[in-house]
Amino acid sequence: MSSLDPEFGLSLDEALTAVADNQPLVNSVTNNVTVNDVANITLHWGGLPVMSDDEREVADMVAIADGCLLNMGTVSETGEATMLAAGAAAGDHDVPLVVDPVGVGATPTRSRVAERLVTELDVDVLNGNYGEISALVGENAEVRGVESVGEYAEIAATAVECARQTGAVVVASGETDIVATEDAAYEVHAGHSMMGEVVGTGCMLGVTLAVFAAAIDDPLDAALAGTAAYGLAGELAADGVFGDYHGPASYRVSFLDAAAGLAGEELSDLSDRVERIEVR
Ligand SMILES: Nc1ncnc2c1ncn2[C@@H]1O[C@H](COP(=O)(O)OP(=O)(O)O)[C@@H](O)[C@H]1O
Ligand SMILES: Cc1ncsc1CCOP(=O)(O)O
Ligand SMILES: [Mg+2]
Repeated sequence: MSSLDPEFGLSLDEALTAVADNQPLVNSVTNNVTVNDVANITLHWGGLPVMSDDEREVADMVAIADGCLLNMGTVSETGEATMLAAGAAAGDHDVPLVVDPVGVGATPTRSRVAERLVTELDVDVLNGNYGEISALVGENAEVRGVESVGEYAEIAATAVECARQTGAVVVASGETDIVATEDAAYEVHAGHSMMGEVVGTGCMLGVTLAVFAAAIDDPLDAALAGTAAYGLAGELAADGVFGDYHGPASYRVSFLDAAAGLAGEELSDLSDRVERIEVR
């Protein structure tokens, strides 16, 4: 058992086992840039992917799902309505909901859509890069397209503020991932710089959080374990454990293989990777 926090309820191995045992069906309403990677990593963790994104059907699919991801990477007008319908169905059926407000702050449209998602829906976990999370709470942020640019020295406090404003567990991704609730913040020390060289690693983190939240009751436990597992997969891939790579394209393949094979590896205890930090 992790010595992390009294209320912290499970080890990394227990989290991976819960996913494999539950084989959660996760519906992703997501962007057309990384949709195939999002589907595949859902399967690699032990979940079942479905990408139902038509307004005529999505509420019925979410009703029978165990988890739901809304990723606004290429949000269209119909996509906005579909995400809201999917999120409302998740609330109606107590299906854990993860939102990735991709590119929020880059354009007024993205900021408006993101605001609707986090205010009109009951979001369990919110994941974005440092710039996106900062933009969401109205702080200075530079999001160029969908990439976070600039320095965010106070990102932990920003993530806590975001959790307070939205009621969600917030995962602010970057060189060091921050997981925050309205009254606690953790640094997750796992990952590798190669992950920042691949388009889709934020999107795949979002669906990873949806898979873990679908299999683990407490959203904070799910977010900490999912974020740590994800980073460890990134590290093992970078260490060549899942094959040599010669650049970001071949690294991406090793990373996907690492997610699929992580449960078979000797893993460090969560308390070695997750550190509670004080936030003013
Ligand atoms: N320099 C880095 N060092 C370690 N991990 C990183 C680095 N950059 C990104 N990551 C990891 O890659 C994943 C995606 O993060 P990020 O690039 O911030 O998201 P996005 O792709 O949405 O901008 C996260 O798990 C994050 O921890
Ligand atoms: C490049 C791009 N444009 C719209 S969605 C998308 C993919 C974003 O993926 P990630 O957030 O994982 O970098
Ligand atoms: Mg992203």
